[in-house]
Amino acid sequence: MLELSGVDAHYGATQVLRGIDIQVPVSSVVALLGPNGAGKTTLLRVASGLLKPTRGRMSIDGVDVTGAAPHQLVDKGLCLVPEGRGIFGSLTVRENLVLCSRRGGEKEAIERAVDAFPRLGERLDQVSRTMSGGEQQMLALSRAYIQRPRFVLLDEVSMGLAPKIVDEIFEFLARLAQEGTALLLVEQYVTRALAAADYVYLLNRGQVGFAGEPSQLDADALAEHYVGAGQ
Ligand SMILES: Nc1ncnc2c1ncn2[C@@H]1O[C@H](COP(=O)(O)OP(=O)(O)OP(=O)(O)O)[C@@H](O)[C@H]1O
Repeated sequence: MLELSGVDAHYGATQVLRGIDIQVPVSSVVALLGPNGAGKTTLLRVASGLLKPTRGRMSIDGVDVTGAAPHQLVDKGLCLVPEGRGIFGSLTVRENLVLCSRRGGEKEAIERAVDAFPRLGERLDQVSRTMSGGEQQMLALSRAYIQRPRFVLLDEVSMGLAPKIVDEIFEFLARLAQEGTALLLVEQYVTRALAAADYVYLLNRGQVGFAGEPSQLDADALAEHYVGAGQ
């Protein structure tokens, strides 16, 4: 389990997260929702070690990892798929996959990626920035997948993609969770996130405003969190 307790985070003097308590159990899909500027991306940055919390604690399976560097968290099985995807646009699909595979494991890594998203198999030698947005997102997800992570943090994976592609991506995420990976999903597409999630946190102005199962969150409560955010 990945756990953040009592986490505060700042950018300079500005406090962005306040007393965040979040748990991401193994094999679960946890959705992190909330209006623009609520602090969702910042929370993923803290959880992946890119931003140090100013207060609070983070642990993986009960082991304290507060303040650990990103590569140390990667070693512990954590993987971030950032907004904007984090792929190397000037490299081919194959090169992008090889770069995140183990030495000697390149062939297996490519096979695993193509198994997850067959259409990548038709595009292995294509320069990745020339692919469609959906294909680039598939490449980003398969880069995470071939590393067999235990926890995947996903920032807005459905952003700007056609509904059919989003379906395919959410099917893949469900499969990832079934295989035992825990997912922390930041998503603007609320309905889809709620359909996929076992547990939901709603962030509002840097605080957790709601934590519970999707079925506990009715339309009124959702509207209150989004509209009441004072944007
Ligand atoms: N590098 C930064 N320096 C200073 N302030 C920042 C920085 N990054 C984000 N912020 C501020 O922190 C707050 C939270 O931003 P964050 O990106 O975490 O929100 P979010 O919930 O992910 O929003 P969105 O849904 O719009 O992506 C915002 O007020 C934002 O302006």
